[in-house]
Amino acid sequence: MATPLPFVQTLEALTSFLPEKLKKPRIGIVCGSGLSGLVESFREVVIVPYDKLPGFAKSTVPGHKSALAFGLLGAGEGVPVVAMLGRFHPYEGHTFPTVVYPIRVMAKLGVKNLIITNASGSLNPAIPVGTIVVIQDHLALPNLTGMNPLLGPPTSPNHPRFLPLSDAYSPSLRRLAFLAAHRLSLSRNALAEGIYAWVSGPTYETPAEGRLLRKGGADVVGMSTVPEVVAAREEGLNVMVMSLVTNFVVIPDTYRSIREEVEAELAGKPVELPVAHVVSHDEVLEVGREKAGVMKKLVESIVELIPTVPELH
Ligand SMILES: O=P(O)(O)O[C@@H]1C[C@H](O)[C@@H](CO)O1
Ligand code: HPA
Repeated sequence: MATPLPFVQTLEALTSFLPEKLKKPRIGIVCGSGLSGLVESFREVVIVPYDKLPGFAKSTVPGHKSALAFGLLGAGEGVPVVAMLGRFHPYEGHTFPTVVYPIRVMAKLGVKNLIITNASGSLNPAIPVGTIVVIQDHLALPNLTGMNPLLGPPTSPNHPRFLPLSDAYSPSLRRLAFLAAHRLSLSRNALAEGIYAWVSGPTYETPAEGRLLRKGGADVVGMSTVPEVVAAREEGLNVMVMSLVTNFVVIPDTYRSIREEVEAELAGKPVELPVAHVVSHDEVLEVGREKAGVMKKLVESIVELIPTVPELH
């Protein structure tokens, strides 16, 4: 029997920390690796550490804090929003109910629209490092092979047993990303559209794995987000995802042949060894820092635009 989730206690704790005007955020934001600086645009901020909230775990990944930030975002009076400064990944050892617990809490607070950000590796040569990819769809091998976040008894009797995901990424919200980019006079290349492959991590992909995902139609790959999207859709939220490309996944057309190198060496021919790029989380965080400003402006602009779209109310 699964342990019941402590929603009542979490909501009571939150109520005790928040002033009236921040108690009912309408928009939720998830800050990806190195992107917690999104909160710098918030006004009247209240930061609630995860360790003050029953049911919340601690994020153990560098570049992820462990707190919810409540505040007002955007011009004029501002829109009440809540942001996760740090997320939970299954590879940290967190269970799926824990990974998606903050999303379910956001839904219970009244959030209707969720903007998720993450860092990812590019599988598509036309999508360079630094691009922000507005996600159209996902390819989640774990979901198809027994690591689906909704395995087990439903969290609520109101949730459908069989959740459709053909419309997971809201066209209305995605539209706002491109309108916001236009408002901010970003170059056309700053934003792309594409498909996110979710892998469990914590290993980065081998070239063969990268090639498989690319052949399967994915443009970028990452280790988060999909469980959050699935839970958010189950909770009835509109979802959009912006993925910051922090590195290329190495997918060579051919492998270097060690046999040929040895044969050349034995024949006394000079051998030039290729220098392969090896991805690191430091590199991921560095690109996150470089692009945090653009991501922050985009999120703020999208938040300002959401109230103008009737179907997002
Ligand atoms: O939490 P996100 O998806 O933004 O972070 C990515 C995936 C891994 O957690 C980490 C790998 O560098 O960055
Ligand atoms: N692979 C998986 N997750 C990632 C990557 C990557 O190359 N870059 C950032 N997160």
